[in-house]
Amino acid sequence: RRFSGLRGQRRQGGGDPGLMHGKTVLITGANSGLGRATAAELLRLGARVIMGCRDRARAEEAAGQLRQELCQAGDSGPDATDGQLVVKELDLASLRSVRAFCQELLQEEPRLDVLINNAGVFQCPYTKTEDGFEMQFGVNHLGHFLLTNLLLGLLKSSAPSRIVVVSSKLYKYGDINFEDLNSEQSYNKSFCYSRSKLANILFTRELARRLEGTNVTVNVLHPGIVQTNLGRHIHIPLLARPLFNLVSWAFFKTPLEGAQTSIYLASSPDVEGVSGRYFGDCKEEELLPKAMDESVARKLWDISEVMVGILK
Ligand SMILES: NC(=O)C1=CN([C@@H]2O[C@H](COP(=O)(O)OP(=O)(O)OC[C@H]3O[C@@H](n4cnc5c(N)ncnc54)[C@H](OP(=O)(O)O)[C@@H]3O)[C@@H](O)[C@H]2O)C=CC1
Ligand SMILES: CC1=C(/C=C/C(C)=C/C=C/C(C)=C/C=O)C(C)(C)CCC1
Repeated sequence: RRFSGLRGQRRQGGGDPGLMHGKTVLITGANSGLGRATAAELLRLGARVIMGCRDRARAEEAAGQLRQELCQAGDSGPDATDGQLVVKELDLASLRSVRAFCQELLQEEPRLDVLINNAGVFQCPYTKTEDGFEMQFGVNHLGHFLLTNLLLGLLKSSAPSRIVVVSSKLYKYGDINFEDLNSEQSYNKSFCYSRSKLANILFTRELARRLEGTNVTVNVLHPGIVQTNLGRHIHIPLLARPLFNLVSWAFFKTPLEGAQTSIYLASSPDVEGVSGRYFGDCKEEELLPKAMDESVARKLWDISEVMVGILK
């Protein structure tokens, strides 16, 4: 990959700088990795970007760098600094934080054109969220489930609008065990990550069904394997780290490469009106049958509503 000359390229055509002018985009986990690269590119395309991040210091640091890159690139007008890039605190491991975030956003924002459910945690030690959910299921699925539901009204009034969900190829190794969604009986960190990523896909398909006719589309993607901070909980012996770093440098995508499908689904006219689909490298891909099971998707939706306290 590294030497094939294909790395680091913006998507063909790269999108013209005005493509996202006048549009507001919310990206969760936008201070790091894929979310940060997605924010940078959508800013370059003229979008107004809201970064929904759990750590204000890290978010402000990333925002400062993004503003600097934007000005240096000369890709944007004078408002590159004020108003075009907004940092707001959002901890997906706390339903209280999600509700407070949405209440503030709905008071302040007249429109929301794109929601990118990007944030994620990967193979962390067994911990629970503030509300008692297994951390990976809580952050990767349930926090985004509540966030999306609370913002649906604004997305509908801003239609045509889009929701983009970042999943993973590793969904293939997960299944939804309704008897132990919080892994209290046994915890396997890899399996729980895969379960949360399968939940992302089932959520997308059920949401697409419920959004038919609203002009709000929702699609899900996998970014490939990308050099980001996601692997922070993987313990690598110190002496092996240089080798791992070399392997990731040679074979993993850069964040900009990994972010291309998120950017594509958020901005490309090619997918206007497309909903409920699974993408990789900016192309639609097939899903395994377990990710297309409508009854499991509906049951997961109903249980998720109860878990996050959405009253019918
Ligand atoms: N990297 C890869 O190879 C792959 C990544 N993905 C997916 O890509 C997405 C982005 O991850 P990636 O960029 O790789 O990893 P990073 O760890 O670089 O970024 C993850 C982002 O999610 C944020 N986050 C974590 N927990 C919470 C929380 N409780 N509330 C709010 N934000 C939170 C992180 O914030 P903070 O900086 O404060 O920790 C960070 O901004 C994830 O959904 C991941 O599952 C899918 C397939 C492969
Ligand atoms: C890059 C890298 C690491 C590995 C990260 C990995 C292997 C992340 C894999 C993420 C996947 C596969 C997510 C799928 O959804 C280490 C071990 C932290 C060492 C330092 C460099």
